[in-house]
Amino acid sequence: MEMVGGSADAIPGLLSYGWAGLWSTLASLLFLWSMVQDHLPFQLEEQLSALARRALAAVTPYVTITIDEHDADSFGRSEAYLAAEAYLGATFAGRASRLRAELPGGSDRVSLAVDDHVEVTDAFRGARMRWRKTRTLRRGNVIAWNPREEERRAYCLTFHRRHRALVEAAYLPHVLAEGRAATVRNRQRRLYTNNASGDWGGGDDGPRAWTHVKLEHPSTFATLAMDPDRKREVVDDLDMFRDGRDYYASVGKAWKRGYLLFGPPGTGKSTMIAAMANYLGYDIYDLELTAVKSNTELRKLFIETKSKSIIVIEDIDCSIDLTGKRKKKKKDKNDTRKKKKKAPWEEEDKDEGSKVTLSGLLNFIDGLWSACGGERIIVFTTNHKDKLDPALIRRGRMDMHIEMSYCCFQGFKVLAKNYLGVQEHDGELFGDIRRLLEEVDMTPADVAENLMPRSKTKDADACLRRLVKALEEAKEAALLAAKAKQLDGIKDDEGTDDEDDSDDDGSVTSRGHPSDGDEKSAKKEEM
Ligand SMILES: Nc1ncnc2c1ncn2[C@@H]1O[C@H](COP(=O)(O)OP(=O)(O)OP(=O)(O)O)[C@@H](O)[C@H]1O
Ligand SMILES: [Mg+2]
Repeated sequence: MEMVGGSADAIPGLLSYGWAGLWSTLASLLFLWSMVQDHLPFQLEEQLSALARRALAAVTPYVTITIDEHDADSFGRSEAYLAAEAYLGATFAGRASRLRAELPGGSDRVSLAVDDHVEVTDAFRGARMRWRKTRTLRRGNVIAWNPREEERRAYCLTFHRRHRALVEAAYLPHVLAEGRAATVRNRQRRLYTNNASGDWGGGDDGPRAWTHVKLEHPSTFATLAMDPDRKREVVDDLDMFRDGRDYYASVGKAWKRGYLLFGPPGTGKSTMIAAMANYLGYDIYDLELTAVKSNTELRKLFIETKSKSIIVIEDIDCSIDLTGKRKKKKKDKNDTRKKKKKAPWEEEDKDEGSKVTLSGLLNFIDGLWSACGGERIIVFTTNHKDKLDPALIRRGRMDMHIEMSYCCFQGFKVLAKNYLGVQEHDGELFGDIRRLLEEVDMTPADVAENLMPRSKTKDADACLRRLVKALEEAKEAALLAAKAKQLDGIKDDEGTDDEDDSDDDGSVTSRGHPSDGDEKSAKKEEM
């Protein structure tokens, strides 16, 4: 009001009267409109605005598509909305006049989005696309649990109607794909673990079967100690998988791949999973099978995983009774008498504990549901490959079997470079280490521990000498163990054959794969 009065003094009377009249008319109209809005029934107002939109559509050649923040039938935010937001953020971060910065939960990176009510224009194959983010208060008797739900937020895309086919067939898919890619680039990767089924209560985004933390494991293929050729094979396989969307579709296969990592403790199975996730930029879902009560729960967990993820079941042989049915039958026979004596409530208790079965797990890996969403990797780890049911690890389920074995010289070189920054030519001790690693089995975890400097003044030679000493001690211990076994064998006639075999395998000259021998003989027995 003051501003209007002050300007009236400075300009001629008639004009000042005209401006003042205009302002007061406008003010009255606005006041009247707000009165009408307050007293007009909500439904009537909706009808009036629909009528106005139709009238406008009849005279304007432009079409508007609205992408709402929430889908009608889902708890979470609409995927199309999130993709549009990411697309516009990525495309206009350097161009829009007003941007909004957000720090998504648990992320270190600020994400930029075009601010509310700012209009930006995109060009696509010669067509102009205008985008605007709108934010309106919901009217009517809506009671929202979440205060944010009282607002309706949406992205409006406006274009000339002659571009309708182009928008539907090409532009919207382009926005969706680019938006998803930007989301993946910007997101903080996550490490999920499944909640116990009792804790699946609804959160803001619906039921929560998984909890997550930031995925911050620093392991990469460059720091992973293993045979370089095997490493190359794994990396090539991952590349093929990541870029294989069309290939998988063309051969009619669900876009997923299974890896079985097996080997003794401390050989880098978990480290390899982290390296895979970092290489591909995927999330990890660490599935604790023992917390899953039934096959149905297992399926629900699977459905709630997102694509571009690695689902991991560690120590699979310990997580599930893989020979369930056979064992159960035998047990049932033995327990018949005991069962009869049991009270009914005890029986019920027993039945209630219906756990995940082998068939449930097989369905999880390659049943019909396993195809939903696509682009998922499933990894099992085990210390005892021979204990696993062949059905579980056949090709198609676990497509690639990767042995993580004792440290070889090539692996040692990677560790020496990582931990001490030394290359082969830098140290004379390398020759001794090469010879000893060929003679004795030591896990990369133990090699790494011996190489780890014990003070800030990195004395590489001291660390290498410590490793040589540890290897020599291990060699001596292995020799003693072999001798002790030989003596036992002489004493015990029955076990002679077996022990002779194990003497061969366990001798210090069998580098790398003592379990190989066991596994191979087990396989032969099976055949
Ligand atoms: N191949 C390797 N390359 C680099 N570091 C390794 C390797 N193997 C083991 N390590 C080191 O040893 C530690 C233990 O390794 P990791 O947990 O990956 O072994 P694992 O095979 O998963 O063992 P487990 O069977 O007991 O789960 C890692 O934190 C890592 O520092
Ligand atoms: Mg592990």
